[in-house]
Amino acid sequence: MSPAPGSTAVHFGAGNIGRGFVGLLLHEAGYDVVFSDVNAELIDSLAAADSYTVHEVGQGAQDHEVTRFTALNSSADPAAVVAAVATASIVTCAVGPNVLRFIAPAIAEGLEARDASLPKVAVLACENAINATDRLEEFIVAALPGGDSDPALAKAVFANTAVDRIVPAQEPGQGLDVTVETYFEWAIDRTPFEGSEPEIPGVHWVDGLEASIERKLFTVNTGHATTAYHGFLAGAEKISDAIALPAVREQVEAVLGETSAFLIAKHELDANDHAAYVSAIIARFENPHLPDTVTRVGRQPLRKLSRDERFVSPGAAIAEQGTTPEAILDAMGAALRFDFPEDDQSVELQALLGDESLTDVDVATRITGLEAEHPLVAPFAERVAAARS
Ligand SMILES: NC(=O)c1ccc[n+]([C@@H]2O[C@H](COP(=O)([O-])OP(=O)(O)OC[C@H]3O[C@@H](n4cnc5c(N)ncnc54)[C@H](O)[C@@H]3O)[C@@H](O)[C@H]2O)c1
Ligand SMILES: O=P(O)(O)OC[C@@H](O)[C@@H](O)[C@H](O)[C@H](O)CO
Repeated sequence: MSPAPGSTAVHFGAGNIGRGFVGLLLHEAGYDVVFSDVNAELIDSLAAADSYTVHEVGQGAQDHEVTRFTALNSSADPAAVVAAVATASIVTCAVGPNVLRFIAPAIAEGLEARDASLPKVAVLACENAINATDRLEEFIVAALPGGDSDPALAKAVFANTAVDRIVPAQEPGQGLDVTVETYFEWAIDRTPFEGSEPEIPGVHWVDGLEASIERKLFTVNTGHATTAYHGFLAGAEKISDAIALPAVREQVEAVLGETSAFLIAKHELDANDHAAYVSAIIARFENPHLPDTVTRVGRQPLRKLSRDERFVSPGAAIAEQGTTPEAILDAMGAALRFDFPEDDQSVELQALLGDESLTDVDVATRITGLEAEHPLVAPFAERVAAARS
């Protein structure tokens, strides 16, 4: 169903993917977008603006103007955010997986305040994480007085999604405008909607999200992070410079060889189609017009090295099948050497590596969340030892 005039979409996180992708597609779908963010300067700029431009770069690039948006500071005016959720048709977020817990209370309150006669609001978390909407829903349930039997939950449809568009950190001085690649993919699980999914042109509706999100996270993001960490060690600043280094490209191809075999077997993918998908992704990393950096893509290394993430999730599964995923382990070893003081998790990681009271296996299990006996731990502990020496 296309939205009635004046229908709103509340989007938490007016950052790169928020303005450059989710906000843009919701605007083009006909929604009035309400951006909610904790960054006062950003919200003030959005509130003062009538429009901003999404500039695509690369082959077939076009500019897109986004209008009819409003902006709310969720720290300064939480009541306004609750009121916006109470009447919205769609609630989306792109705040980072670790921030879901902080936006959940406002959504819970908005659902409580929502008139039960209104159509259900679609809640879609657009984060790089497996089942991000399920995680958000768990935090919303925890914030509702009635927990998982609270009647407010019946006023929403929660659906997992996978978003793919490279949106680099923006150059200073370009205001609200966002530079993005031309490519995008937004997959949403249609099953929870039972036939009443909203019309959002550009969205790819799928039956169950597991294959889509694993294919995306363990190809785009595993490959991207491998490029970033090996590229950082080689002294590259831009992702396009990193992937141009033959030694880095070789590592990326080896890692994607490991994840490809895993994904093809697990999700019964067509091997030729998947090989074409991998090639297209490497070509996206090569885009020289995209000012993307190894430090943005490598950000938050502890999140990226955690249990359900882009390295350990496929790596652990491969190890459980009896094969040691050497290239994934080497990329994880490179991640350990991502020593970038501006990144809080890099600082935390370096402190963990420097803690002499911990054995290599202790460090390996703390980082990955795996048990010491897991077959991925011993080879990862060897990389920990190398990074500490
Ligand atoms: N940039 C990309 O290429 C890309 C692509 C696909 C998915 N993603 C995912 O999208 C999410 C956001 O990434 P990004 O690159 O846009 O990051 P970003 O830092 O540009 O944007 C995040 C925004 O969230 C805001 N925020 C933080 N805490 C908040 C809170 N409590 N309430 C409301 N807003 C809050 C920040 O102020 C910031 O504006 C991440 O999960 C990322 O993995 C990013
Ligand atoms: O956003 P992160 O930190 O999970 O990962 C960094 C990049 O790999 C990511 O933002 C990609 O640009 C994006 O996932 C492409 O769709």
